[in-house]
Amino acid sequence: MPTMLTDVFRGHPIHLPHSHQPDFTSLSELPDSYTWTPKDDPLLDAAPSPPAASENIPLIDLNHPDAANQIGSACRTWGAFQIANHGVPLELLQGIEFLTGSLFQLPVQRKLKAARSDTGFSGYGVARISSFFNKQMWSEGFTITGSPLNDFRKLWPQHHLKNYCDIVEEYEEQMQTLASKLMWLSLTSLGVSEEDIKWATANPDLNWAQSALQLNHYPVCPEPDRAMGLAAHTDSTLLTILHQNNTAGLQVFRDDLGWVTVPPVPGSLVVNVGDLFHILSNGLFKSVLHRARVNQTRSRFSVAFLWGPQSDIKISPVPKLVSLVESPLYRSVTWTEYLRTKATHFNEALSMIRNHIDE
Ligand SMILES: C=C1C[C@]23C[C@@]1(O)CC[C@H]2[C@@]12CCC[C@@](C)(C(=O)O1)[C@H]2[C@@H]3C(=O)O
Ligand SMILES: O=C(O)CCC(=O)C(=O)O
Ligand SMILES: [Fe+2]
Repeated sequence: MPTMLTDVFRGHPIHLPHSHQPDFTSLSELPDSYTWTPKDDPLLDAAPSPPAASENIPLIDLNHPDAANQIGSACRTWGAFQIANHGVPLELLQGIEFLTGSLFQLPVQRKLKAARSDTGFSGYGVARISSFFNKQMWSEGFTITGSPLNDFRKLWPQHHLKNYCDIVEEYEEQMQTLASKLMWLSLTSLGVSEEDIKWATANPDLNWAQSALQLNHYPVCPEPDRAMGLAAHTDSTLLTILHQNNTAGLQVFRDDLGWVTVPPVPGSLVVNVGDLFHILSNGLFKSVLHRARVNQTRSRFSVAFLWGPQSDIKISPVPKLVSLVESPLYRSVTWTEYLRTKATHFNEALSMIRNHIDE
């Protein structure tokens, strides 16, 4: 039996130093523990000079006949793109947004009843990456994998549960199908076919994949320019599909441009390449560094669908993408191994599994 995501941190506790949420609404000034300076994050103010405001991640119409190549190109240059005509019903996007809003609106004491434990995977808490930073992030999160029933029971009375669980399950199903489609479109653009990756059948059955949902809330902030919603990170996934409400905050990093804000486009979804897809593509696809900023007047919600392979699957560069004269850039790794490496080494995780070729 492969390790399920629920068991990834069992025996590998992640102790978060500031796991107590303040009541954000009661703070009219930014406390020092939430004030970020370039000392806390060297890329904090990285910006282009002069600003190249017109550059942005592409918005790709999945019905376009050239969608595969457009996606491939976005994965190579940005590691991120937005999609329209993705087939996920608008009511479902509205449903998951409503659920997310209702969850974070609950009193802190209620949310803490479903707090994520040090060895647990699901539940309420601060961002898992908090322990790598001296300052606290202006956000709260809720992680779900599989059925949310056990956690939702701690939050809501019986009569809400079926409706909320149905929304999550339907959302997970739709996202699975979409994620697989996107993976195959991008691989096709590299000339990689099902023959080349036996474990990742394009079959919609998808029992080789698993996923988590990360609900994020970034409350209104008295001094947004000095606060950080979610610090710069890459995702450990193959792909992440993000729904954001109609409030900007997500930014992606490009070496030549600095931080670029991803504008919310109603009804569209943001997709980003994660570390495992970077490995699989032998470094051709960029695992994009991203972060979330906060806002002085509008609270922001996002729902990240984090998608990867079952834990007995070893991910390594597709042989077709490795030149005959060179070794693969990375050694093979399972998602479980990678999540644990990431939990202890954070943004160094990728370089830790890189093959270093002796000269
Ligand atoms: C499957 C996972 C990816 C994730 C860690 C997690 O166990 C569940 C939450 C995910 C998330 C979301 C916010 C950013 C991130 C780096 C984090 O701390 O928790 C990602 C993790 C990841 O992709 O490594
Ligand atoms: O809220 C956002 O825009 C980003 C969320 C994110 O990066 C994550 O959950 O991994
Ligand atoms: Fe992320």
